[in-house]
Amino acid sequence: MRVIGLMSGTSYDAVEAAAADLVLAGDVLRMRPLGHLSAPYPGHLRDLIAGALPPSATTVRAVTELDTGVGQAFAEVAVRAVRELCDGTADLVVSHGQTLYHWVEEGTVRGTLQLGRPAWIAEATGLPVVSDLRSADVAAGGQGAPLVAMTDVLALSALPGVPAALNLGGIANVTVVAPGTAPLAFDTGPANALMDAAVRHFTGGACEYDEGGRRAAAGRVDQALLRVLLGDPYYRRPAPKSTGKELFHLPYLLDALAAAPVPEPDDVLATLARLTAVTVADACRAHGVTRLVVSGGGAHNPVLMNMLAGELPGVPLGSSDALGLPPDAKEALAFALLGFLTVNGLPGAVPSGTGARRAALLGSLTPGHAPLRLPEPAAAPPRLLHVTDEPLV
Ligand SMILES: Nc1ncnc2c1ncn2[C@@H]1O[C@H](COP(=O)(O)OP(=O)(O)OP(=O)(O)O)[C@@H](O)[C@H]1O
Ligand SMILES: CC(=O)N[C@H]1[C@@H]2OC[C@@H](O2)[C@@H](O)[C@@H]1O[C@H](C)C(=O)O
Repeated sequence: MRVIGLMSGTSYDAVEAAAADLVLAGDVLRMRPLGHLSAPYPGHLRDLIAGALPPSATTVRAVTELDTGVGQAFAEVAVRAVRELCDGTADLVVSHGQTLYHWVEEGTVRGTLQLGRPAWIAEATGLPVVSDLRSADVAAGGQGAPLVAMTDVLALSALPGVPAALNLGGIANVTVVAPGTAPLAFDTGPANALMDAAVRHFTGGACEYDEGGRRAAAGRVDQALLRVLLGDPYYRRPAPKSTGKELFHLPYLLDALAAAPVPEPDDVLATLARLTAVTVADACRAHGVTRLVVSGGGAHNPVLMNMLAGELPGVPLGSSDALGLPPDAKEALAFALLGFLTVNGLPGAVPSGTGARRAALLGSLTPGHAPLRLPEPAAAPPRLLHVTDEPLV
């Protein structure tokens, strides 16, 4: 089955698309990635998202505009993906949409909202669309995140020791696969969210992020600010847990700076990079991680990666490329995989990661132009992911 995964993460900079052929052969899920592409959100849509995200107040009209605007932006990228990655033919689109709000109260997720109405994608491509992938896990008592855990578990299971996958997006998440124990997956805290907020703030919106970690490299870690930031109870909460930009936003950083003033912006960036490195490393140490497979935009920040390596001596850090999953396409591929599982009647959630009562079948299905025809449900779930360059038979 040829599947296109669509994703825009908490950094809401661009829509990422990745295509793959997927075949289930016994307990091995074979994936042949066909490529990926990224299309920046149009400026007005980005502004609309920024204006609707917490702690801003928004209106139902703005939410409706976003649902349409994001749906249309995803639809445009899906059409390109069919043409540019799939030689004009695909079977299914899987859309994560754009998270607008992840409603967490005292560690329990009560709801999670991803916008981008799938009808726009189905209309533009003619293909069926799996969307709203988080709600079923939330309804089953889970966090609804991180959902990349399924891909991580299938990809890491064959590795020795205690491998973990780390994604450094706006928020950082890890999936830990220890032999003889159920896998764990949780958000460790901010990856780039606070650094991006700081850069935007200090440059009056002229820069979006600390390119190459240059500002953090030029600064010095401020121990008082680091202590204030590390005092957040989120880091001490046991898994399962998830978070988002509802917590880690600019006013949150400004509150911390009011408690521990730091005059030099580059020192703030150095401190925030250290915060990410320390909280990720603490999470890895707590679970005995012996190898880290890294993806997400933060993998392009050498200062952050060096700090992380410094916090985890003896733990090799490598790119998810080593598993055949390009670091900038991994999340989109992971959602393609989840949609494939859904249409084959298989659960996509990893309940030991999300904390759900049971492994739910994920997503809602929107038909394409033709009547919906689903494959016969698969007999058993996969246990391993095999990524290959070779055409699948
Ligand atoms: N060259 C670079 N130098 C430094 N940082 C970078 C670089 N490239 C990307 N980043 C960081 O990565 C971020 C984007 O990462 P990514 O696209 O993985 O996040 P996301 O998918 O939106 O978030 P999430 O995984 O939390 O949903 C940017 O906002 C920036 O902070
Ligand atoms: C609610 C939501 O969108 N959560 C995202 C967010 O971005 C990173 C982290 O927080 C992760 O838990 C999740 O996304 C990834 C793709 C996931 O579900 O695995």
